[in-house]
Amino acid sequence: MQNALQQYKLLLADYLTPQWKRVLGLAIALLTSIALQIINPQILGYFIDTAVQGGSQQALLTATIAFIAIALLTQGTEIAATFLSEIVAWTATNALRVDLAEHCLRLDLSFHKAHTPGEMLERIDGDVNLLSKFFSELVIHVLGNSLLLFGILIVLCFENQLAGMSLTAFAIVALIALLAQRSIAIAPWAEYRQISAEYYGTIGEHIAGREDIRANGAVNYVMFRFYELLQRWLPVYQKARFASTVLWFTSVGLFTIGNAIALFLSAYLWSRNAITIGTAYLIFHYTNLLAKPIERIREELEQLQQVEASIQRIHQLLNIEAVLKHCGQAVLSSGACAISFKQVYFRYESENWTLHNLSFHLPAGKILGILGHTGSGKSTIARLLLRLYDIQSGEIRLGDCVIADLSLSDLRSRVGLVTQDVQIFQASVRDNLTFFNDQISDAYILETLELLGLTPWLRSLPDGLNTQLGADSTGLSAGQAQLLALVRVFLKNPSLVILDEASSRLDPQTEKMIEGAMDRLLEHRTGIIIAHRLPTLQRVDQILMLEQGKIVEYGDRETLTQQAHSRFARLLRMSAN
Ligand SMILES: Nc1ncnc2c1ncn2[C@@H]1O[C@H](COP(=O)(O)OP(=O)(O)OP(=O)(O)O)[C@@H](O)[C@H]1O
Repeated sequence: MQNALQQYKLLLADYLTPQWKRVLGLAIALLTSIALQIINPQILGYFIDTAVQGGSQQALLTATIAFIAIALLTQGTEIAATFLSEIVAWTATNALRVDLAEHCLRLDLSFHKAHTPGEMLERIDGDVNLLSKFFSELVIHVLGNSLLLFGILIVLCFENQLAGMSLTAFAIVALIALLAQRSIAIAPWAEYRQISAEYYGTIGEHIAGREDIRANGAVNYVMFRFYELLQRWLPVYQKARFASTVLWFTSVGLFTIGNAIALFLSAYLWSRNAITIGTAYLIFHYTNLLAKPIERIREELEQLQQVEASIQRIHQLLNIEAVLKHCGQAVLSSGACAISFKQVYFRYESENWTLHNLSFHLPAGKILGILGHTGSGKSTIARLLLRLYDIQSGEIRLGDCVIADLSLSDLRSRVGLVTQDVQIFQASVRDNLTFFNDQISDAYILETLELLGLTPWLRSLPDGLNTQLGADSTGLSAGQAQLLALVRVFLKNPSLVILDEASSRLDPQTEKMIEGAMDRLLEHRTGIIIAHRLPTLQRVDQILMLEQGKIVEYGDRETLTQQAHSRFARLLRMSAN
């Protein structure tokens, strides 16, 4: 509880302090509406007593007008409170969404591998949605309704001490009973939200893989998994709802008892001439009015159970730290840079080394070709150079700097990578190519597109560079997407270019056509070309062959080609045959 309160306080302080003026306005509107709700029954009580005692019509008319005016004012303040609470909630939850999204984007690739995009969506948006009420109303309503409760009990004490004391005792028992049950639904609601996250994760995964699923006849398997998930979901929802319903039953039972006490007391006091009929009405009315704050406090506490589960999950997420530290400050010197690997060992979360004692040196401005069977660790080298993962031992240097000492943003702005899987975003052609960098001129983009033979493609688009591309590469062939990825690297103007099967989706004719462009791209830059096709490696200076993460051959391409017994020469002969 202490911990939960601490978490509430931190969240409220972080996200409500910047909009404290609105929160103050909201508090004033809510408190005014509460005060008006306590005052208005007094007018009714006065009206009844005046009518019973045969009071003047003028007095009755004034009471009626005052009653209507206060009722209208109450409505007005409630509208103002709702309006302000929506703005407060949206502003706070949007800020929290931004913080969570930024935090998740900074987390390591290993974290994202373990969590599907759908699950992340649900965790960022679903959990935060639940918090909107927490930010806008919960705290103010719990406080406001507690004040309303307190105010009603004081007024009741003024009307009649016996009635006031009895109903105060009743309200205390009711609140204790409701508070005692507060936490019973937290665990089921947390479990419910976890399954909900898995549900969205599964849907996202299956929509993304729809082509493979259909092509491989895996629809039944997918539906089976989906069905299994739904089967787990319903009982958890029922458990959570049942736990919340227990609270509802308790409050309904308590109000019935409260009304019985009020009726009994009013009848008893009136029969003994201790109170007027107007006061009897007031006692009954205020007891009914007591139900409102107690009921609201119950509802809010019920919501708090769901919110508490969400807050816990949000804190868990925010407490996950990236293993990869962003602390390096060193900056690479401009121009092409040398690469050196010294006794590098690396593994993902498995027992076995993915890269085993790797050492090589590529001078600045030279090009290295990496060959090896599927899964031998070629792409892993590229990921290490971009510091998507950190090595377990050894040293990787770019230029004079160990890459762990470089600022991550500087490192990543200086390395250009093209892979087989090109991500196209739902944005214009221009933004897809420049990544929203408006320093890059249209003229330079057009020149680069021309270099890669993409001008006819651009002309075929309805709005040229402004044409919106669909997410998931819709409307582009895999080869076209790969050419666009090459354009991106050109525009980025990096010091090191890594082409990881970058032309694997291109037909031989297109690959030949862009050869000149490739030469331009690699000019005055250091390059790494990872390829299965030997012709792609014609322009490289060095060859490195990998087998199960170990270097089995490394040397100058010319020299290896001359050595008849080298693996590379054998490969060349095999491909020539
Ligand atoms: N994110 C990851 N988490 C765990 N293991 C991984 C991850 N990425 C790759 N691996 C494993 O590391 C090994 C090397 O993978 P890598 O992608 O570097 O191979 P590759 O030589 O580039 O293969 P390909 O020619 O198919 O692209 C493989 O056994 C692969 O299963």
